[in-house]
Amino acid sequence: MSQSLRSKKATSKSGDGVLAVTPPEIVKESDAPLVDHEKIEQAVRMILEAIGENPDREGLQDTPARVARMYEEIFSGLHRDPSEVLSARFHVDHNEVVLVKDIPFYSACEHHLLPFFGQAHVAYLPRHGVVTGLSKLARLVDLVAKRPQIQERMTNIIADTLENDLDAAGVMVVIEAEHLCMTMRGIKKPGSKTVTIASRGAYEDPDRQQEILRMLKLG
Ligand SMILES: Nc1nc2c(ncn2[C@@H]2O[C@H](COP(=O)(O)OP(=O)(O)OP(=O)(O)O)[C@@H](O)[C@H]2O)c(=O)[nH]1
Ligand SMILES: [Zn+2]
Repeated sequence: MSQSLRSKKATSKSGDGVLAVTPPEIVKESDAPLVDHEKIEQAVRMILEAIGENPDREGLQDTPARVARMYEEIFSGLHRDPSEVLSARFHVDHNEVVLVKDIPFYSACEHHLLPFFGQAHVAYLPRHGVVTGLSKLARLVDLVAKRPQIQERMTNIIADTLENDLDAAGVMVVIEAEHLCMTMRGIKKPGSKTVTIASRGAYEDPDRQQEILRMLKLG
């Protein structure tokens, strides 16, 4: 299965013979499904056998197919480019911070494939009064969350996308999450939370960081 996306540049000839170049579009490498359901089903069947279960018993017969559909849903962000969600731009002449806080998310830790979940807080400082839609910040969090990963990488990808694609003058992303691999198994510390921060541009300044942390009541 190929996860890669490539950029295709379309060209066409107009009436006067001038070659026009249309904007690049993201196309799939092939028409094969992005998630291989058959492979997941075989794997889940093998795991059930390996733990001593009978995958043919009534309650488990449909489980491999259910898990395949679930993986397609919860890992759907693997095959998408985060910058696609920042398409809405408005010029509002607002150059102060925009913060959307308490965005709930569910992701999966890449070490154990168990959920980690919590709240993301996304702040940015517009450049030249250009902002994006508020919902797009939550869409960005959702897209990036739907991948197997570690929390630090999730935090950094969200910050980098806002800095590079929105051309924000500053970005600060704070994520607070509970990792089930730390609470329901292993070290078993229910209630423990992991906080990660990624700051870019103007928010690399500690005073500005404090401003956001105060708004989040974390400072
Ligand atoms: N830095 C970081 N670590 C994570 C994240 N999610 C899970 N982990 C850690 O990944 C580590 C994997 O450690 P290993 O020793 O390879 O695996 P393990 O034997 O299952 O470890 P334990 O969880 O300590 O039982 C654990 O310490 C997890 O707590 C994350 O988002 N960021
Ligand atoms: Zn884990």
